[in-house]
Amino acid sequence: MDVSIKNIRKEFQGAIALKDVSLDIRSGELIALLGPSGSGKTTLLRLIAGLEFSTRGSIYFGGEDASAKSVRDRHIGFVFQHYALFKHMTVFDNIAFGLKVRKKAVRPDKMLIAKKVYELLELVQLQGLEKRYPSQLSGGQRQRVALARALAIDPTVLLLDEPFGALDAQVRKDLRRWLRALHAQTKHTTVFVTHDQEEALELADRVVVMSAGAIEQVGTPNEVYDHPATPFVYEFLGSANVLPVHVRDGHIRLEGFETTIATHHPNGSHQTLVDGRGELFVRPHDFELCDERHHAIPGIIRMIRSFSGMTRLEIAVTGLERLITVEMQRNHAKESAALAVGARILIRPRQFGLFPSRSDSAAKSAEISQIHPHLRVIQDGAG
Ligand SMILES: Nc1ncnc2c1ncn2[C@@H]1O[C@H](COP(=O)(O)OP(=O)(O)OP(=O)(O)O)[C@@H](O)[C@H]1O
Repeated sequence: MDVSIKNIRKEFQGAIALKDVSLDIRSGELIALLGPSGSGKTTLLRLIAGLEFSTRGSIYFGGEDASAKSVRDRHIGFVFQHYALFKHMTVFDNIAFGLKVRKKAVRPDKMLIAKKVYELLELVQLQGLEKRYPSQLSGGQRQRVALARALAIDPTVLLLDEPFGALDAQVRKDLRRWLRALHAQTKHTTVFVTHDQEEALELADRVVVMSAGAIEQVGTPNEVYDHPATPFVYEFLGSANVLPVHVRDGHIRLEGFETTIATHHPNGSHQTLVDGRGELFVRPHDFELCDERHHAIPGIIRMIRSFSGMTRLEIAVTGLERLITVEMQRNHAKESAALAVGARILIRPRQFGLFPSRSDSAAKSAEISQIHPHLRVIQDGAG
């Protein structure tokens, strides 16, 4: 079922938890709400569920305004981080619960309920454990029972709040893959909350990056990682070097250098850049070494480290307080004989994001980068 969130604002005793959030979730999609603590992820999930009601705005389920509907009427399946299974009930009874408590008129008979429970046990790969009690299961098994229980009612939407948050790293990874496969099979519209970037990028069809009660960007894992729309997304998803620059007449000039980096827009047209102070965001692996000074940034290698097939360089650049981090494939680095601590090298960003300087006025810049996400540019391949 499609879920459409329109201009939702949520205040708690005057404090704003969600500012003006709009989001369209397509039927069958697996969506991750990703953001730091307090960014509003759980509040948004609880609003979709009907556990919380918005101060302003509406929520539509399949085109129908569901804003005033109760949890039960929205027909939602839930799994929480510490999902309390009924301790005194067996796995079978826990999974059957949602069907058994239905009103008589719509309650399936005993045989049908048992059939459904056995199907679900197979789906979550817990066949043979139906007579156990929750205390006799591992944490990962308990979460799979919780998921089977949520799926038993054939929910319109499945909501997962940090479902694997309490489990150890390896179990988490296994369950992540398992959930991805399960979703491919059942195709329930699913929204899950996480503050784990890797989990969101690995699992979701689309990632909703949230910060301070607002959506920063919505996109596929590749879109949000490779083409962040805001400085926040650049820094929250992976690491980035931030270089202070001046933009003038369509050229980007690094402070303290005459070096300019010509730019053109990904669609081939020349980009009109706002003149003034800016910040250039470059991921460590988006730098390349080069031989020509033209359009290059000169620096001195301060540190070299190789691990897991990668070589990481820390490079000092005159005029920049912080070292620039550059990462490349180790065999690529080996080809370059000049790599040694103290050596002078030239680097060039292959891809970068450009945003108005936040230090001019943090609030104003944040506003500008939201309004003008098209300021992102790709370096001219001609160099
Ligand atoms: N019932 C409540 N009463 C008052 N303030 C609340 C309530 N629930 C949430 N908030 C506030 O709303 C903001 C968003 O909280 P929310 O739980 O949605 O964030 P989150 O992104 O899910 O964080 P976390 O990852 O820590 O769970 C926070 O500032 C929080 O303190």
